[in-house]
Amino acid sequence: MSDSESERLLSPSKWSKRFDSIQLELHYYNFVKQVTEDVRKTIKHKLDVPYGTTERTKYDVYGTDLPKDSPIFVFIHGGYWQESSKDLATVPVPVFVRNGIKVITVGYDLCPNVKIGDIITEIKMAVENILQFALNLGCRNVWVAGHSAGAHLAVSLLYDKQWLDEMKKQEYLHLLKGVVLISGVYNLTPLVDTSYNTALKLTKDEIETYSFNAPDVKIGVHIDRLKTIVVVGECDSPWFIGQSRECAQKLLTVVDNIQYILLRENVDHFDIVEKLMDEEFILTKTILNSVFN
Ligand SMILES: N[C@@H](CC(=O)c1ccccc1NC=O)C(=O)O
Repeated sequence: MSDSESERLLSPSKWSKRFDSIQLELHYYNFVKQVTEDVRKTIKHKLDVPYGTTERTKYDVYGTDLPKDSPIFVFIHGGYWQESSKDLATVPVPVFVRNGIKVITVGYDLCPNVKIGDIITEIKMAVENILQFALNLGCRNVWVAGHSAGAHLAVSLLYDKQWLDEMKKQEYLHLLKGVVLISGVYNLTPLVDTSYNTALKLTKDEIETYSFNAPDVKIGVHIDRLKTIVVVGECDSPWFIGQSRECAQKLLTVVDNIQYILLRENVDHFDIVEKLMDEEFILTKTILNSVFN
């Protein structure tokens, strides 16, 4: 595969039917920025709860006026571990809060300032902190979702036996009821042939350790009753679609309840998130239904 082919397959903005690549990224970032502006004017929230020691290891909680034991939906943003932020990850907030679910958007450090392994450690800290927060509130229904690179970070939790054992020991694990993996990247190998690797500087070891759909990836522990949703849009690149399918197959080794959805109607890598503003969007309905059933 030539460099330009890898670059194209790994650049979701080049596969949308809505705009060209540059316009689409501009549109997406304007859209999510506007949502955050509106959400922070209209929905009760608490910003910048620290879970680590750095500027970016903070999370925001939306729907702070909902009952203490309301379900919590944690959202981890994407951007190839090197762009975007929690401040651009509020799209699920309006519909989810309206339906009685608090939303937490997680910030994390970005490459090249840190390595992918450091980000995974941060996400584990964040989720542990959030599970403790949930337990204190009497909430027993926590969901963790991620988009794109954020889905990679979310799934990394499910293959980490040591972390899962620790969460079990602390009596947190049973609070985690579901995981939603939206248009994820799960195999890091082809990234080395793309411009994304300038910031990531992936080593062979990192690729092996953090590629979660490789057939020989260490099998995690079985997580009883955890629901998982793996979803991708038909206008994502064929590489991304293949990634999700492989991820779903691989996940069957650690969870019982898995739903794989290929969204039709020209859904692409970006409006798969934008449409979470729409209560009638099939993914919104699927998540809401799964959280409450
Ligand atoms: N330059 C990339 C941008 C990208 O992949 C992206 C942007 C925002 C949120 C998620 C993304 N993808 C993976 O994490 C593209 O061409 O689509």
